[in-house]
Amino acid sequence: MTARLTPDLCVIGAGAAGLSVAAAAAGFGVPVVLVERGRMGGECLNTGCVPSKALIAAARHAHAIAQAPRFGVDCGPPTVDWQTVKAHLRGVIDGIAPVDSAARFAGLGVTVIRGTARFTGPGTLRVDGGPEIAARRTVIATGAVPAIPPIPGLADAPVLTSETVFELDRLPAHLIVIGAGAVGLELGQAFRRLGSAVTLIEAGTPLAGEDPEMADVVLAALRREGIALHTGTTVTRAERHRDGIAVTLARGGTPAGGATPGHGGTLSGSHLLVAAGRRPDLAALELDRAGIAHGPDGIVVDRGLRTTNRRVYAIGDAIAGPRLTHAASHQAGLVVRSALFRLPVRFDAELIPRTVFTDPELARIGPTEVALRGRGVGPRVLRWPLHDNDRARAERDTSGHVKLVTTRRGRILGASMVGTQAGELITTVALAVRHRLGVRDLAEQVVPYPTRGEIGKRAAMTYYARSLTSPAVRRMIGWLRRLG
Ligand SMILES: Cc1cc2nc3c(=O)[nH]c(=O)nc-3n(C[C@H](O)[C@H](O)[C@H](O)COP(=O)(O)OP(=O)(O)OC[C@H]3O[C@@H](n4cnc5c(N)ncnc54)[C@H](O)[C@@H]3O)c2cc1C
Ligand SMILES: NC(=O)c1ccc[n+]([C@@H]2O[C@H](COP(=O)([O-])OP(=O)(O)OC[C@H]3O[C@@H](n4cnc5c(N)ncnc54)[C@H](O)[C@@H]3O)[C@@H](O)[C@H]2O)c1
Repeated sequence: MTARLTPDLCVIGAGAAGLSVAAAAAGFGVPVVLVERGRMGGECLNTGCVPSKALIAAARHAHAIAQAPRFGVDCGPPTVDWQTVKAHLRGVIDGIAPVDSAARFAGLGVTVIRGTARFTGPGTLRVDGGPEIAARRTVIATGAVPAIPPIPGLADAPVLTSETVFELDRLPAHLIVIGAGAVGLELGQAFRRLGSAVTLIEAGTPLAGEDPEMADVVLAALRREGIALHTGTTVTRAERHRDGIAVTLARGGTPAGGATPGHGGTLSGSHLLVAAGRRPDLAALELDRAGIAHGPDGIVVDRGLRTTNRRVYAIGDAIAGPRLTHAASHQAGLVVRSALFRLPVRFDAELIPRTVFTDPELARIGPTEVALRGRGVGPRVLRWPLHDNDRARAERDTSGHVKLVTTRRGRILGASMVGTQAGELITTVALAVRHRLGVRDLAEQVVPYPTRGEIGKRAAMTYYARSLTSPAVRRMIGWLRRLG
């Protein structure tokens, strides 16, 4: 291997963020070096979005079978073969893996180097045992790892994280989950539907950044399915137990409205999953040698995603902000525009839609009503419930609603949706928010009947409800009637 490489672009990390930068830059014919120390595809493909959504799909089938008698279809209680579920997960990952593979990227003209990258100076880095790389621009896309809270005994206990839970030998009899964020809720519901008992322990409020009114719909659904949810509760000790693991609980903080109150005592389970957030793992990069500032929440970047070293960008889970695959690939596009075309770019986290893939799903774009009120903005709030949607009624699946937040003049600032396929439905509103459209644009859409997509339009139409009964409008109609 050459002792020194001088590409235009060096990308560290071949996850969603790094692969998107490398593919786009290579597409423009730019010399790119891509360094990856682990599996190509990073977290999303191997231990994140892909296996979790494949697991959720399996669980949805089990749930549908259990619900089928309501529709006059009965094939008995579902049985779950965990090894076949795992084979399904593996099959989905293997099907997508070629798109993220070193072979594909080599074919695109990217030089892929396997190993750990570390900076040796402001403009240079080295891959262990490999060449020195002096790139015109560098993009750090090194992701994050599961955060393990400093709970006494946890380090010595058999703990699962998102990196290991999909490899379990058997379905957990009782899965205890620390953390009721996206990972805890999605995986908790999936394992419950596949037959495990599930207990979620949340120190604060589940889905804290979401609209509480929407989050409550999700949490109520999970409880109805038999998940035990302890909020405002912390784990003070964890230890190996004869048949699994035991945790000591303590009240801490205030339980969220409607939640089971936090309680003390101990709880035993067959498995313990830690889903308490993620933290960037930056030690190996030796960022200080390159003058790149960083903190506990990641590498410090400006709105254009540049680090404190102007020739180095950082994107994806390695920086603070929405830690989502589509946020990472959007940031990748911005960096390519900035690094290759020297165009000014600005990352706006509020334009990133997000979906929690529970059933019902919770999806959002833009700020919540609570966040807007906290900024002193008094938005108009427009709602439409799924129980007034004919498709949802036909499917006997009417839990949830849409909530649009607009300016007084009707410009759409954001939306939250809870219900089946909310993640699909949010895309229309995301387009509206991005292009600063108004309720009129949504209200004038022609939407196929019967679809759940009608709820966005119906919510937007409520903006005009008052004008239907306004005396001025009535007078105008009366006046026009006289014209014949
Ligand atoms: C269970 C779970 C489910 C999820 N579901 C969703 C979802 O449905 N939708 C969604 O949008 N997001 C989801 N996410 C989040 C999503 O997976 C991440 O936001 C995304 O994968 C981050 O991509 P990244 O490229 O920034 O980081 P990563 O994918 O972590 O890639 C970073 C890569 O850098 C490599 N690396 C690190 N340090 C070095 C070094 N010094 N030298 C060389 N290589 C290095 C690592 O090996 C890794 O491969 C989920 C996460 C989890 C855990
Ligand atoms: N659908 C999706 O887009 C999706 C799905 C899964 C994960 N993700 C991403 O992956 C990342 C990790 O997800 P996550 O759910 O692990 O993190 P998270 O930050 O979303 O949630 C972690 C939860 O754990 C709680 N917690 C932290 N320490 C605790 C402790 N000691 N005891 C009890 N509770 C504790 C927090 O209060 C929080 O509610 C997030 O950035 C998320 O956006 C996204």
